[in-house]
Amino acid sequence: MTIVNKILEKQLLTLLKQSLIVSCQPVDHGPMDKVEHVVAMALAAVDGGAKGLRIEGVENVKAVAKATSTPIVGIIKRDLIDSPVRITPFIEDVKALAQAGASIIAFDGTQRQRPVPMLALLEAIHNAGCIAMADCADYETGLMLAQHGCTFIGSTMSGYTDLNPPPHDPDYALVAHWVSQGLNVIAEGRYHSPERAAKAIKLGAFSVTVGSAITRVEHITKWFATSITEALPSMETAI
Ligand SMILES: CC(=O)N[C@H](C=O)[C@@H](O)[C@H](O)[C@H](O)COP(=O)(O)O
Repeated sequence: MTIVNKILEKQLLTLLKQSLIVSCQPVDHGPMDKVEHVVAMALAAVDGGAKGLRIEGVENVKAVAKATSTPIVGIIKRDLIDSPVRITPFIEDVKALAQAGASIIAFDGTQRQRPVPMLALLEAIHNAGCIAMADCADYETGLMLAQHGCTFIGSTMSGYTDLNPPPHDPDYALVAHWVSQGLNVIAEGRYHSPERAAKAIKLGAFSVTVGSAITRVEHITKWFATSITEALPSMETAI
């Protein structure tokens, strides 16, 4: 890391400590999947108290960076034919996100077949003058990446690296394990309620990223609709 990276890291560590990051990622190809909606969600999230924004795609990052100075965790998601890795798989993605205005760049931090090694992405993020976040799924890889200078370690991918449906709860144990080793942990993945987010902070997480529960209208609506449907048979029994 250069002195420039170090200064930025210090600023971000101050700004984001024990705070909420809102991921503004609409459902792919859904009615909200438009740059103007992403910008509106981002500004609304900032009004509500978000201290950071997680934004997918170069055009979205550019537009959000123009609209607010709130730090952006930038990612690019790709569906590759020969790799299950989706989040910021290429060095070109890192460069494009940095140019678009992301100050933090997140990349897939899992031990799966991938086009570019994790440490090469980490180096590229620092070379682009940004700070890195690894979206991890397991303890050892997160620890290794932190030891190689990755500033933020996220639990983002826990529960999403095999074909099983993800568990109901967030991976609190993974967050606590990394915290016990002094890592800057971003709790992410299934923090669907204020109580869950608060629990992560109480466990020592550096910050919490919330996505679906704030910015995916389709998901939130489905939770309510399903809950109502599931309540119906028991209501009939009650009558
Ligand atoms: C696994 C994966 O690809 N996660 C993605 C990472 O950017 C997003 O789809 C999630 O919405 C984000 O991590 C926030 O999580 P949640 O939506 O559960 O609050």
